[in-house]
Amino acid sequence: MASGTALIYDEKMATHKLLWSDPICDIEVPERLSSSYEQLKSYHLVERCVPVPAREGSEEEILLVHSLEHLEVAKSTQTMNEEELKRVSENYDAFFFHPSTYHCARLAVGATLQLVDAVMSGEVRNGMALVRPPGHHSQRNAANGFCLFNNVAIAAEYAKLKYGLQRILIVDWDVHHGQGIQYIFEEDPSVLYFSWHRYEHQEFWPSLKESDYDAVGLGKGKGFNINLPWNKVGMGNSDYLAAFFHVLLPMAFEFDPELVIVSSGYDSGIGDPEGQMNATPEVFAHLTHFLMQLANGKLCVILEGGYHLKSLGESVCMTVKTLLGDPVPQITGEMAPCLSAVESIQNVRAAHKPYWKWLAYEDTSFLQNLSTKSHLLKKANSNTSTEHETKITNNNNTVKVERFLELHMKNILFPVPPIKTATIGSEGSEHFLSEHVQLVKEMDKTEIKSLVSGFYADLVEEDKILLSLGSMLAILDKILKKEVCNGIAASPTAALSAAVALRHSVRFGFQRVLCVFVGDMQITPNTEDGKMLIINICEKEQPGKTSCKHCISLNWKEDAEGNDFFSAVLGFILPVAYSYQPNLTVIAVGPNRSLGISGISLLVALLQGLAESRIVAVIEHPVVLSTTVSLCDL
Ligand SMILES: NCCCNCCCCCS
Ligand SMILES: [Zn+2]
Repeated sequence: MASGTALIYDEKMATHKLLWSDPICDIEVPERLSSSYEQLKSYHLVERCVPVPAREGSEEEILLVHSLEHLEVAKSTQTMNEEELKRVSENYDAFFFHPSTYHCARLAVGATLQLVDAVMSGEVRNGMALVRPPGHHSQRNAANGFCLFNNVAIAAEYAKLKYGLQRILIVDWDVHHGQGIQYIFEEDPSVLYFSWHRYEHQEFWPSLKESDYDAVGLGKGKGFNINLPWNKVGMGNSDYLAAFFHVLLPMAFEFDPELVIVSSGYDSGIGDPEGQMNATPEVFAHLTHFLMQLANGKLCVILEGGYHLKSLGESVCMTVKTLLGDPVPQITGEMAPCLSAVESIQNVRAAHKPYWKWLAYEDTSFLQNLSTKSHLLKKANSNTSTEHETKITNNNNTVKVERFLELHMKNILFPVPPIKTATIGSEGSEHFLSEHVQLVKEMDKTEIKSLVSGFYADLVEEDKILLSLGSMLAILDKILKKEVCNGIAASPTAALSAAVALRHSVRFGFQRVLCVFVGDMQITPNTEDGKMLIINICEKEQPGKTSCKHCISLNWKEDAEGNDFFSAVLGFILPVAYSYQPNLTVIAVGPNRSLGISGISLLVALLQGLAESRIVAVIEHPVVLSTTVSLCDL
């Protein structure tokens, strides 16, 4: 798998700007680009990326999506005076031309395509392009919503043409519906388009009926257009994670894309005047981390919206940090999605049931739209608040959010978590392991005996077991002391090693330790104090084993496709694990495991979103190396 993260930025894209007063467009300012880039520099992230130059998209590339007429109109604006520019701009909904707009828009297209080439050629694994004007609202024959050329749509058509791709996933986490992208691909089954957006029952711009959850695509494209409408503002981290666990990720894993492109708008983040949502910047690290598990990590992140400069900058940095493989910051706070979000999630799943295997058993009771009913009642006797008021509240809100983010991000970013993996290397294993891996020397027997004597001493009769416990504990200690991020140890008895690891971590002072055990777990440590949560994925019901509050067993038999595994992990294990908010995760693979190596590697990768990626993996021999690779793939 390729390595390295591309960053594409060209300050010339900051020349496009509004020349007259227009309260609708005045938020799309050049500083969006420059302050994001400055923020990346301040976190020393620019120097860790592979710089890839922007270029002008060619007319031919633009014509992959747009009409010749649209191209000609855009080209003609270069020589216009302000009066003419204003007049042409008025032909569109929420768009403004500047003499440099056409050039900037071609740079935005070219930067996007440069990123696609860098990823598809293997020069880098993934990357981000900081571009403006954005693209996802623009249509074949029209500019719209600050967008002139549809950068992401052109990138998808370009990738299909140049690399013969047949399955491209576009994830649009911008807070507005990228109707432009929907129109371009709604009959195309080779492009899966997912968008969530502020909708408020069609009250919020662009106020389209076709932005609702029942717009599933047309003709051959049915099932390949996914709209998740947010019918209330204030959606937060838990709502966004729930949308990924229960809608996007199961579909994405079933679709199995060859390339993932993100229409990465950050107006869905806290403080943004357009979105009015509450999700904090670190949520974008989790969303990015999840998408990195698809398409062999081939991920192109393209900037769309984002109008609160501080929130935008922090979210861009969270995205790039994760693309670089850094540990994912812990998400804190409420983990249950709100009712309105659950309704929307349930409705889009019901609408897509006919088109997806993973939804085959879905009970399609369209939730009585409780929020809709109350909304319609409210509308009956509502007094509309003037646009002007909201503008004023926005301004002092901006300052408040800036202060909140200063504090919030400081707790998240410091101390800098290590990004190394520890393992006990058998001779020569260092050749297999990436430069991130640290070999740990074994612990001596007396020390092990003293550590283990407290419990399970009777179980440890052979030296072999004692030694394996020693190596696991040596690795675990480094993780507990936060000298390394994660580690992996082989063990002849995974259940015993896991039990010792759990007990040792709790005794070390960790308050919440998650254990995901794959296979028959002969020993179940008592979790009565809630300091441990055990999820056991086992093939058959264990005789006499009762599920207690903190010990859940998931009976599992990997079937042919194995994609049910994804919806079990994504729809059950991850939501439970995220709501537990562990400080450490123990992953153990025991005898007659019911998962293949790819399933285990995916599980390890997805669980890296927890506990700042602190994981200790205890594996019974044969799968050790492949799991090591996925661990130190950070
Ligand atoms: N009342 C009209 C509001 C128009 N708002 C356009 C927002 C475009 C966002 C692009 S990400
Ligand atoms: Zn937007």
